[in-house]
Amino acid sequence: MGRGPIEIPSPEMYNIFPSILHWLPGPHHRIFRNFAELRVFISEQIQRHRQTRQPGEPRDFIDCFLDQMDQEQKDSERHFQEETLVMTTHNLFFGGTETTSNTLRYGLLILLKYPEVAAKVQAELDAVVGRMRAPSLEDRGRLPYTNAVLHEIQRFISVVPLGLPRALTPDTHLHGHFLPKGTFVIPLLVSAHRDPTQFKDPDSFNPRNFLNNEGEFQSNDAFTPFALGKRMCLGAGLARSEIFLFFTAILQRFCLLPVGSPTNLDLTPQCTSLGNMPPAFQLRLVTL
Ligand code: HEM
Repeated sequence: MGRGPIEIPSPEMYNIFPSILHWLPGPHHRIFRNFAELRVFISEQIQRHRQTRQPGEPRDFIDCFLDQMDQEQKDSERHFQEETLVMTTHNLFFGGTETTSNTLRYGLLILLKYPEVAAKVQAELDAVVGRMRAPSLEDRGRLPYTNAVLHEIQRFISVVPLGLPRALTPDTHLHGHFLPKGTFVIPLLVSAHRDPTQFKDPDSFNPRNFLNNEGEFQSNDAFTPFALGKRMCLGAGLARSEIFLFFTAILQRFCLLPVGSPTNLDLTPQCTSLGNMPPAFQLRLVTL
């Protein structure tokens, strides 16, 4: 058999045949081992919190959850249980690390490929923030070009191309199709980001997608890297702040230089299913 999907199982294969893949040998077992290790780590942290907490005086998410568990102790239909605490803590770790770090790595690669964009961001940072202090979140509104570049990076890479699976609560009609209650729906966020009716030349990287003719920042309803609605990304605000602060802090102080010619840099993602990851690349940072 060649290098087909059975030999190198992809996330799609796992979605379709979850139990079979547990039995097949292959590199995909590493993710299960890593998950099990993370689970042990989280259980140990919960134990440590139990030993050191003051009920009613939460220090963090785990303490808040334990407080809620105490309050629900006598409730026969309680939702705040140990297993839920382990998994929600796990989700915060998992959802909050790879997503943001992949966006940063991908963004740096894009700026290597388009040095003229990086130079314009640096000129704006120099004019608005200067070099005597670090950029802060209050500066975001005064940095329209930088803000547009960061939005365009998120649109262009669609680091999470699909939203999480959701189930319909009522029967629904959508564009002439009947979808009964309970139907699983997986929104294709990437399709909104590459919609030519919403973005000019959507397969190219162009910060003008988020600027009006006067050079002011302009949002777009089709920009949905964090999905939409009540269950949209819980960490969207934190992620946006992290992305802004990391990029601006780096670009304020360093010039990004590729190893080799920028024209040879390939922006094709390494994995397109659960997450778009940038290909491996080398980067030189030279003090400005
Ligand atoms: C660039 C960074 C990030 C991106 C692109 C991103 C994207 C997403 C997307 C698309 C969803 C699915 C929402 C849906 O289908 O309705 C999601 C869910 C979620 N994200 Fe993020 N995320 C990012 C960073 C973070 C961070 C920093 C955290 C937490 C510290 C986080 C925590 C979560 C959680 C807990 C959910 C599940 C929400 C729920 O089901 O109610 N994410 N994220």
